[in-house]
Amino acid sequence: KTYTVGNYLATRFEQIGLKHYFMVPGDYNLVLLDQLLWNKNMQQIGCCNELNAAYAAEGYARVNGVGAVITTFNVGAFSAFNGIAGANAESLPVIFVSSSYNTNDPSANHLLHHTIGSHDFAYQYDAFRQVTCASVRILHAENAPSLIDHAIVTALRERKPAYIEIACNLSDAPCPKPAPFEILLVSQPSNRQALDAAVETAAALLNNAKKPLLLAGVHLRAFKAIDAFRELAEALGCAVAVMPNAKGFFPENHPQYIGIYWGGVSSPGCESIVDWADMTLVAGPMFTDYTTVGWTALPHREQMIKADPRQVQFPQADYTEIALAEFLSALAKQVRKNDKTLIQFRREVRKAHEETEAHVAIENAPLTRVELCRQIQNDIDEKTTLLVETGDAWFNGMSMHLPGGARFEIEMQWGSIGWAVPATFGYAMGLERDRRLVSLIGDGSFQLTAQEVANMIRYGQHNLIFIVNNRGYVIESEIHDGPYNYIKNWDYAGLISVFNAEDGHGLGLKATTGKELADAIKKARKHRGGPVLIECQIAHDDCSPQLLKWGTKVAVANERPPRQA
Ligand SMILES: C/C(NCc1cnc(C)nc1N)=C(/S)[C@H](O)COP(=O)(O)OP(=O)(O)O
Repeated sequence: KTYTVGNYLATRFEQIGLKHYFMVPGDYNLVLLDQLLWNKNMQQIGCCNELNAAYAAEGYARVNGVGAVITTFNVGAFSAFNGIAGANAESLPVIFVSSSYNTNDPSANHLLHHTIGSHDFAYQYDAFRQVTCASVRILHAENAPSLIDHAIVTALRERKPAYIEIACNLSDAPCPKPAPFEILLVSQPSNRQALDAAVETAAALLNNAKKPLLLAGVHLRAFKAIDAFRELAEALGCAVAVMPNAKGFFPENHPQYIGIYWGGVSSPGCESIVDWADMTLVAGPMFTDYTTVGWTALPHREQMIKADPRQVQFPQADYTEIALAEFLSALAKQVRKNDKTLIQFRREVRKAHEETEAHVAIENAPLTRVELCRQIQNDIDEKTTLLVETGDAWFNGMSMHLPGGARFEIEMQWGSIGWAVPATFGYAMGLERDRRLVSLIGDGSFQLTAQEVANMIRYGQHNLIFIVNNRGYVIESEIHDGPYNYIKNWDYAGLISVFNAEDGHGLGLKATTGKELADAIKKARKHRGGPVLIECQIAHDDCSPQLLKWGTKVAVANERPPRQA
């Protein structure tokens, strides 16, 4: 059998570890979808729209390492754009494939449907070049192998999305058989001299420090440095804090763990220890207005070693061409034990998350945020991934304790509401059979992409989704309120019967009191074969104290007046 361009792509998809890929059909991509179905080792998953398909591929990449989404030209692609740019922000390799026009059309001076009606057919490619690490257009079948391989290999190396545009009349064009994929996977080792020099400098700084501390950053997972970071932590024996979007990248039941460092909304006792340290090695951070709480929580450069994916920054020097995992694990062999920061933490807080156990609410009292969080905390076990949407869910999830083995997913860098439902769908598609997914989503965010719950029913995913119905956009209200922060209320639990009248594998429950919530969680735990939505009704102004504190500081940062010329 001769290969086709579509078969080539399907073979590469399987070789990079895809068992599923997401799509919405369109006349430009139907033949390509057939060519992909040729590979029976992968499942083609339809989504309600291309934005959801892109978010699903992003969620899938979180659990599977890489994701893929196929759309039709323009109308599909531009809907997916937000999800692909988000994958870039989150450092997730999502392969985005858009079918495009027939190669005979430009020379025939044709105008085409699904375009803005001009003779320029490159503007989609130009747009996606801005948000991907590699973007290619396949306009001749003989170029397909090298272009497809370039896009995929670059995405895997850079941990960023890549763009592949395939002319619709080339999807089944003959194409050489793919070479073995392994020969393409060139890792990027460090420059040996730079690595040695950086390790020597870092070891001297840490060994001469009186109060060294480690801080985990968001890029640890993307650049496969979680184990190396733990190796360094256990060699140094110091206190270990994590930044909010790195929650779960260092075990929260580890004896050296001291909590989330997030400025004024850090875990109890954590901020003072991080501020007290005289040398902090921060691994893979992104210091932004949100993670530094409006620039109020940024370690000083003269007391910081900032280890990024490909470079290490010291108080007086920058070393480049250094792979993060190699640097951390080489450094682990050169540091001496110093647990002063951990001892000091223990003087204040014996163990991270030792916060006062929230008291059980009066059974029939109106449900509160504190009671909701208390019950979700009790529902999280070592097999659970807790996925939180942008909203007060960030703060509610952040303060929950992860038992050993539990995982946490957040989209803090991109922060696009509506991400969580399709990301839950995509994440669950790639999740190990014996694990469970619990999502915490506000009513406002839920309204953007709610329809993807229907596909959770279609594929029998037993996800548990807590919809926190506080009647509107409370994060926005706390940052700066106005009439625009209030929305039409839905019967969220009732959606399940709308989505699955015929098969009944979903379950929609409402909780307005602590008792109703406890009963709903019990039912959810027993439910099989489909998702469970629990609509938790709480008061509009019942938000976390962390949100109030954080929102005020972020609002101040937003409202800085233009610098006077
Ligand atoms: C509107 C917006 N952000 C602005 C925004 C608007 N559009 C997109 C795509 N992404 C965004 N972050 C946000 S955080 C809402 O408060 C979310 O409301 P909800 O889901 O109900 O959560 P909370 O009530 O806990 O805030």
